[in-house]
Parts: sequence; C-alpha cells; structure tokens
Amino acid sequence: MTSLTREDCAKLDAEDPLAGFRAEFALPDGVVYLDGNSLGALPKATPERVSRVVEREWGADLIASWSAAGWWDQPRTLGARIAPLVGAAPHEVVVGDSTSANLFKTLVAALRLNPDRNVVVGEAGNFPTDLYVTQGAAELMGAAERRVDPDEPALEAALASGDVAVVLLSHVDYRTGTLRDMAGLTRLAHRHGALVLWDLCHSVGALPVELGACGVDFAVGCTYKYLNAGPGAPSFTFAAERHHATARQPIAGWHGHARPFDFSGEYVPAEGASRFLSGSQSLIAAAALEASLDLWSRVDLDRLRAKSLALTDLFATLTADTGLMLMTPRAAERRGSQVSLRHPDGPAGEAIVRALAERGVIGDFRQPDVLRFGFAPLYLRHVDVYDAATALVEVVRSGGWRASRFTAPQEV
Ligand SMILES: Cc1ncc(COP(=O)(O)O)c(C=O)c1O
Ligand SMILES: Nc1c(O)cccc1C(=O)C[C@H](N)C(=O)O
Repeated sequence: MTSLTREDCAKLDAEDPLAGFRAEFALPDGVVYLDGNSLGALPKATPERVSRVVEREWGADLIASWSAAGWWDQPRTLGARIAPLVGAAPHEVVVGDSTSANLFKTLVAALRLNPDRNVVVGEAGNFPTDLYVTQGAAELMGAAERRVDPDEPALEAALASGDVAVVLLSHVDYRTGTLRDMAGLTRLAHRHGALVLWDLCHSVGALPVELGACGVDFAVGCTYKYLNAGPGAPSFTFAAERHHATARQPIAGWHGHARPFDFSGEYVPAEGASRFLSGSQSLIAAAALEASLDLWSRVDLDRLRAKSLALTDLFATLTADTGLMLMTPRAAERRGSQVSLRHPDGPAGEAIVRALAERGVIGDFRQPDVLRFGFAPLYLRHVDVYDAATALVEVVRSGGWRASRFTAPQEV
C-alpha cells in the first residue's frame, strides 16, 4: 500500500462495511486503543447482560437458574457459538476454565492418545504459559519436552525422530504477530504420527480460523482479547470429533461426566467435547462472553480479515521511516492482526510505548525490545491508525520519549 493521507483514511472509513460495530463498544474519548490483543474493549451491551444474570437469574431465581436460565449447558451453548469463528462443529467446542488449564488438559489428553511416544514438541519463543504448562504436563506424564523454531524445517527435524506424541504451536506469535500455516504444519505433524494442539489466543476474532478443514486435533483459545469478553473471561477448548470417544483429560470432574446427576462414584466421560469440562464455571463471566458473542454472530470474518490486513499494512507503511525494525511479516498470509516493531535499545522502546500512551495511543511493550500494536478491526478506524502512526513517528523523531524513560516500568 502506498502511503495514504488522513483524508484518504476517512474515505476508507466511510466505505467500511464493519464501521457500524465501533458504536457498539465503550471506548474512552481521545484514546486510540491498540492493545485489544491483550485485553479487548468492552461491548456496550455487556454491563446490562451481566447485571441481568446477577440480579434476575441469581438474585431472584436462585438455584432454578441452573436449568431455567440454561446455566448448566452454558459451556456447550457458548462453545457452539464460538464454533463458527474457528471452523468447528458445534459439539467440538466447550467453554470453561483458563487457557492455561485447558492447554494442560488437552496436552495430557494428546499424550494419552499417543501412548507409544513420549515427546512434546513446543515453540522456543511461545507465550510463557504455554512453555510452563508443557513442562508441567511432560514432567507429570514422564515425557520429554523439545523446543524448536516453528518453521517447517526445524519442526520436521524434530518430528523425524519418530517419538513425538504431540506438537503445541501458537497460530499467531504473540511477540512478532507471525501467522503460522495451520494446514501445512498440521499435515506435517500428522505425517510423522504426532497430534497437534494449536493455541488460538492471538488468532480467534482476528481472522478466520479453519480447525476442521486443517484437520487439527485440539485447540485452545482465550475470549478476553479479540473476542471482548472481559478480563479473565473463560477460555474455550476444541477437540476434533474423531477423538471424542477416546480422549481422556486429567481433571475429570463432574461437569464432564456423562450423567452428573447420578452422583455415581465412577467417572464416565460425557460425549462430545463436554468431557473436557471439569467443575462449575463462573456464570457471571459467561454472561459477558454471551453478550460479546451476540455481537460476533453478526461479523463477516472475511471482511474482518480484509480490514485487519488493511489496518496493519497502513500502520507498517506509515511507520516505515522511524528506524524501528518491523518484526511482523509484510506478506498478508503470514501476518496476524498486529504490528510489532523492534528497538535495538529495549528500555528506549519501552519509553516510546509509554510516551505514546501519554498521547492517548495505547500499545504495549514485550521484553526484551518489542513495541507491540494490536488492531481490532471491529472498533478501529483507518483514521485511528493514521493518528497512531503519526504520533509514533513524532515521538521517535522528536526524541519526546526520553522524558518517559525513567518512569516506573509498565507491567502489562
Ligand atoms: C498465546 C497465549 N497463550 C495463553 C495466554 C494466557 O493464558 P491464560 O488465559 O491462562 O492467562 C496468553 C495471554 O495471556 C497468550 O498470549
Ligand atoms: N492475560 C493477561 C493477564 O491476565 C494480565 C495481563 C496481560 C494478559 C495478556 O493477555 C497478555 C497477552 N497474552 C500477551 O500476548 O501479552
């Protein structure tokens, strides 16, 4: 894309088929929010939905709400509503617990499904929780852990040993924004007899995901980033139908039991992805997810992807002369919905992010040297991207960030 003027951006916004969604979010005045890849913005409909659950379903109807308000089935109901966003069948997705907990459950289930093999392959630079959970699950299962770069040659070399039970990969790299070839890498792992677990935290709600078409075995994703379900919102688990009869997860609890109200002493796993449930979920948190999924059910994912690519391309183009190194691939098929820029002097990069925040442009900094900007296509306009890029160029050129260098470090 050649550089656009602010007027060009305003024209693009006027023609944007997703433009109407912005009004459905509560966004503070004077802020360009480029951190929706960490915590998504609040849909305006959410507070009313949450208070309905609190005041009416809980406050007035009490215990009856487990059946009358659909509380018991909420993990399946919400899973079925997430399914179209990730290319899954409704009974292949359940909602509940955290991403970390679900990574653990699915990793152990995958190891148990491949009992003649005892290695878990992960990505060297994956998000820390993925690495820690892998360590924990491997240790518990008596398996070994190997970390590689998630490119095809490195992965193929690791798989060639023939002892890999499961590979855990992130669909979009949280640091660089690189989008992985889900179909190709899944095929590669399967060719070598390994199962594949994908972390969708940075792709669900950012682009169309095709778990079924790619032949994926398991996937886990969070709902508080691009899906806007609020801080600590429940995660979701995808289990391919072909594994439903045999998958056994390690936190077998009564919500994953086939007949929980038999109160039997023997565990019999439920059908479908429900066997990945454990215990009771927060129905108040589920209400916030329900409200955001109402909004998401009206989103055309191809349009979302087209706008995301246009926004990230625009930002990368407008900031190309800052001297910051672009870490995110320019090729559309390798790019998620973020732009990451590297500053050779990490603390300087952190100070630039802080100086931008003082000007109302919220991005984040990831150690050791990454300036990270996420683009949520539902509430960002082209003019926002233009303004944010202009602010970044000014901050870098004027050296205005130096004043922010010695303030307290940003924690999130
Ligand atoms: C790739 C990835 N996996 C997992 C998580 C988080 O896991 P949890 O929701 O359990 O905190 C994050 C972000 O926090 C993430 O970026
Ligand atoms: N989940 C988070 C949290 O509980 C506190 C602070 C930040 C987060 C994040 O989501 C970080 C995010 N996954 C990242 O990519 O950096």
